[in-house]
Amino acid sequence: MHDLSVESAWDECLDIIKDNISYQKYKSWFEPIKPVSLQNGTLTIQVPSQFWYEWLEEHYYNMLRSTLAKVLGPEGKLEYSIVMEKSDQFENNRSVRMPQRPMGPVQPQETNGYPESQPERIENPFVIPGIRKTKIDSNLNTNYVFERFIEGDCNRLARSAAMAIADNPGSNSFNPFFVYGPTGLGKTHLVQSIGNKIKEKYGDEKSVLYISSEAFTNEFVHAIRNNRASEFSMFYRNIDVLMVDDIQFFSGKEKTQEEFFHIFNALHQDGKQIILSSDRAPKDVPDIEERLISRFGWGLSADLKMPEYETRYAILERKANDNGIEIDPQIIEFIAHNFKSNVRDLEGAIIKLLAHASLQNIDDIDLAMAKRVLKDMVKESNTQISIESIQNYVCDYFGIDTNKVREKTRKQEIVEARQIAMYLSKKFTKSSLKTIGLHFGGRDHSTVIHAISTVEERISTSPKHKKMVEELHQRIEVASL
Ligand SMILES: Nc1ncnc2c1ncn2[C@@H]1O[C@H](COP(=O)(O)OP(=O)(O)OP(=O)(O)O)[C@@H](O)[C@H]1O
Repeated sequence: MHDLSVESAWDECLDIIKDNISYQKYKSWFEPIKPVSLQNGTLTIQVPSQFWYEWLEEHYYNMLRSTLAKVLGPEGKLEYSIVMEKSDQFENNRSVRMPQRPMGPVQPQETNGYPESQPERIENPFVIPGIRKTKIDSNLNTNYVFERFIEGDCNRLARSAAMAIADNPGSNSFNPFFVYGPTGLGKTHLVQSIGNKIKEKYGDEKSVLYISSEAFTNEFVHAIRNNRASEFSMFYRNIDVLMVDDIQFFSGKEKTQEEFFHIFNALHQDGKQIILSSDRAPKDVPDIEERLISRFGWGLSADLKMPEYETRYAILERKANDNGIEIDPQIIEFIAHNFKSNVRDLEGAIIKLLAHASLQNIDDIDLAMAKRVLKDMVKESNTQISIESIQNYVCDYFGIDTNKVREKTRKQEIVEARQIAMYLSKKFTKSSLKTIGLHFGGRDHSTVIHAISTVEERISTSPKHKKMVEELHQRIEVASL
């Protein structure tokens, strides 16, 4: 072995490594490593996390071993020093020195310097603490199980596919499984039921993660800010069952989409299960890259519809039962007949009734009381109008094609129609500014705020505008009665 400084030894190693792996992998995994020391044939390198160390050992052990042998000779050894740089998500700034694993000839049955006792545990840098391959917090609500998800015509396909996936995650033709439908119809419940079932069946054998697309985006932004994009990516690539809820929030977020695209490919290629949900069918999610949309369609897409009367009745019975109460069938009929917009509202009706009864110390809820208490909710529930119909009314009024308000065009008449439709969407629906923006070609909430204040200002300064908006208001109001 010739006399080498630590830097030149590591540089020589890097030259060999570079020739053996892709540039991207080299940049992600080897460039950030710092050489620390070279003593008695042992090269110590500094890596930023335990996960990093494990990744190198798992994926590059053989390559590192032969590289070390070439640069340092057959007795050359590699030692890792894990130094985690401080970031606001870490509780402490800790430095852990890994027990060494010799890089010389390895006897397969020996542990060869692997730690006898576990190294000190290091917090995962991302939101979910405790990631170590299969041991992650899955983020699941244990109430969302198949047993509590009532079956009906409205959800039969989606529910059966979900159950098949839970039985055999990854090894089925429903990969990805894409479940979609309007708000409050049970997407999250169904998706999480798959996760809970897999946990029940496989325990820690399979790592399962449920995350909303918003949380995914936030984590990704945080990871980039802290130079941890590679770790972020590796974290997700290590998951066996990945569930991403409300994927429509990826609209317009190009970098997040790109990252998700790579994670998707890696997981899919490895036969890992991917489950996605959205408020609309894959092809209708706006501002999502074509290559992602086409991947969303690789497996099975199934929609959830509003449950028909009998299913609504069964859901109400079940919810009352879960709450440990008995409700007069007449009241259940009344609610099932009158709440037709989504399951969340059905639940809301039961909760309101119970709260009322308990506040007034009433043991027996009768139909008259139920009608009285739920009067406002019934009206609201039945008069809900969708953003799409508002867009139709407004565009009809202006004589323009409805698609135009969802496109990017900045033509004056389209901009005006779009702003009024946004304003009326806020007035007539319970949708958040974010959701409204999404329906208008994936615009963000500040655009919606701007639209609303522009319309308000015009109403107060121009009688012509005031009349126009009032007319539209009236048309929509009449239509929703
Ligand atoms: N078929 C069903 N059986 C029993 N409960 C249901 C059913 N469908 C929906 N629910 C209940 O309705 C509520 C709303 O469902 P969930 O949150 O899953 O809707 P979602 O489609 O994900 O809504 P969003 O798009 O707003 O996130 C939950 O409490 C869920 O348990």
